[in-house]
Amino acid sequence: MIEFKGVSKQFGSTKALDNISVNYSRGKIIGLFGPNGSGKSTTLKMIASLNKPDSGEILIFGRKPSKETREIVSYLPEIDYIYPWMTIKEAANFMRGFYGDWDEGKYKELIEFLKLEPDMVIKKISKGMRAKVKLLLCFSRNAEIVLLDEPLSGIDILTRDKIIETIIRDYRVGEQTIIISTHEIQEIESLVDDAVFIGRGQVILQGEAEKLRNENGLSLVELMKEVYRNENF
Ligand SMILES: Nc1ncnc2c1ncn2[C@@H]1O[C@H](COP(=O)(O)OP(=O)(O)OP(=O)(O)O)[C@@H](O)[C@H]1O
Repeated sequence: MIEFKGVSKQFGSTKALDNISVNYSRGKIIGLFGPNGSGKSTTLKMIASLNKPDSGEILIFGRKPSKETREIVSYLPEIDYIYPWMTIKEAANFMRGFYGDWDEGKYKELIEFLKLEPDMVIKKISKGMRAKVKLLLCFSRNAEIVLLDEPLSGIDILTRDKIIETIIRDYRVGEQTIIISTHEIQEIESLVDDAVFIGRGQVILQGEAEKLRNENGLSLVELMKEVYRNENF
């Protein structure tokens, strides 16, 4: 389990996370939903140990975020972080050197599946292809925790399908914990076991996706609209 206990984070006068307490279950795919600026990226960066809380505690399978927990976390950031002048092969070499859980077999299989070429120069390929490169590098590791920050943002529908297919294909049920932050609930609704809705740095609603749907008689997309309308977002 990934636990947030009374976690707060402030940037200037903005409360990105406001005394948030929430658990993300181990071995599940969890959708982290919320409008712009609700604290989704801040949450993922904290689990990736790239950001520290001002107060409160985070425990990742019982351990505080650190260099050690970073080794079991594969993080796909919202922004393009890969050095643009690198080829895909060079970016992969870079990652291989960093992470002991790099899986060369998986990398080779995925690069073919995603129809990417090792010699492609990252700055010369399209945004959709760069999204695929980020996914390739993220899923070429056998990480216990996978954090995907807006993996579908700005991506065309066919590429989106391919990305969703990749997530489903490579997910190790029960062994891997995947947290997907997105506005595009509709597209990932069928993927997620649990949903966490946040707003203004606080949890608005959370639970098992199936239970939330049955209890409310609504899809997660409809539920999100309802929840945020009532909360005046
Ligand atoms: N490094 C930073 N410096 C200043 N403000 C920040 C920083 N990081 C986040 N914030 C602010 O904290 C709030 C939460 O940001 P965060 O990126 O976590 O939201 P988000 O839910 O991921 O938003 P989006 O869906 O737009 O990506 C926002 O108001 C944002 O402007």
